[in-house]
Amino acid sequence: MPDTALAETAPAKINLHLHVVGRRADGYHLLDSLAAFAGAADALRYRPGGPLALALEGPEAGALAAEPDNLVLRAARLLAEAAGRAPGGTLVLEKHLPVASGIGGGSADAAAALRLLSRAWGLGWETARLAPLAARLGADVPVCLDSRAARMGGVGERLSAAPALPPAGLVLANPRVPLATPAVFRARQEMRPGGFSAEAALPAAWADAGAMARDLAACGNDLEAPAIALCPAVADVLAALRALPGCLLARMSGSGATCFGLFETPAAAAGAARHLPSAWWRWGGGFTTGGRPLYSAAGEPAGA
Ligand SMILES: C[C@@](CO)(OP(=O)(O)O)[C@H](O)COP(=O)(O)OP(=O)(O)OC[C@H]1O[C@@H](n2ccc(N)nc2=O)[C@H](O)[C@@H]1O
Ligand SMILES: Nc1ncnc2c1ncn2[C@@H]1O[C@H](COP(=O)(O)OP(=O)(O)O)[C@@H](O)[C@H]1O
Repeated sequence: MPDTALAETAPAKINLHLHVVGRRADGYHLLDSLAAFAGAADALRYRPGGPLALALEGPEAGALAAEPDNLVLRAARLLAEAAGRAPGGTLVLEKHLPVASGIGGGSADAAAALRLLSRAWGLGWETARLAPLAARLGADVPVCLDSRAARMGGVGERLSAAPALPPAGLVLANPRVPLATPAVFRARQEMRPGGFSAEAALPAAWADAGAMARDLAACGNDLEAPAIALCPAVADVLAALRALPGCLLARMSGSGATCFGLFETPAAAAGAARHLPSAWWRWGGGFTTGGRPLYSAAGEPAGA
């Protein structure tokens, strides 16, 4: 049994909508996005002793074998430097989330490393103290620190309250084509130079998945069309999700190529995911907050 004090989950981030609302002088894009977290996750463990090292395992580990500077190690070095200590110990990353796929797996791993090492090294640093380090590691890392649904502004670092999520299910599907985030932002710039969207209008809470899907349908993901131009398989994934019985809304997450479908309950989503092509990466379940399920498989509040 792993020592849970030395283990963390790194849940997938889903951008339920993503509007590009402007561009900074340095080229980074200003975003308005509702980010939520799924039950699909990587796992990170820590073994003290020895110099800093990373061991990779799990079904998606192969995609990272050639990665020269894993985000988990960058997070460890940055935290050690900020804390004025030497980095050390072995991080074991169990990789389940497809790499470069718009669900922030690397960002979630980096945030998990900050949380885990803050405990393991006896620093006890909370989110507020880790946030500036997170922002230096990537635009998506701050929201992954707490891994709870949040509205993202700025380039991703400005976080505010999200609408309360209803019992809803989520199918994730990826055609197994990696998409590099900078290439997708560049393609958007070429397709819509200077064209920006307004911020989305969202309520404080949704009573059910149907109401959530109706409001989200009035928003979009501004990176979806450029991602399809670079990777036409995204359109196939969206069509397959929309054809699943019970799918209320289908959209791409982040810069792709992973797409999500929204369902009434986690159980409905888990059942629907099995109908997608087995050559794709696919997952069905529910939303999580801080790594714990929000609702049971049948859609009852978790813990009720
Ligand atoms: C698009 C989003 C939406 O949540 O998700 P993913 O598709 O990566 O999951 C994020 O903004 C990605 O965040 P992250 O993957 O951490 O990006 P970073 O490493 O900071 O930046 C990678 C590159 O993406 C572009 N970039 C990123 C964020 C942003 N707000 N504007 C940008 O233009 C820049 O070209 C930057 O060099
Ligand atoms: N632990 C990690 N997991 C995934 N990608 C990583 C990791 N460390 C470094 N990377 C690099 O970060 C890039 C973006 O990864 P990822 O977070 O999976 O993309 P996205 O945010 O689009 O889902 C990858 O192409 C990879 O080169």
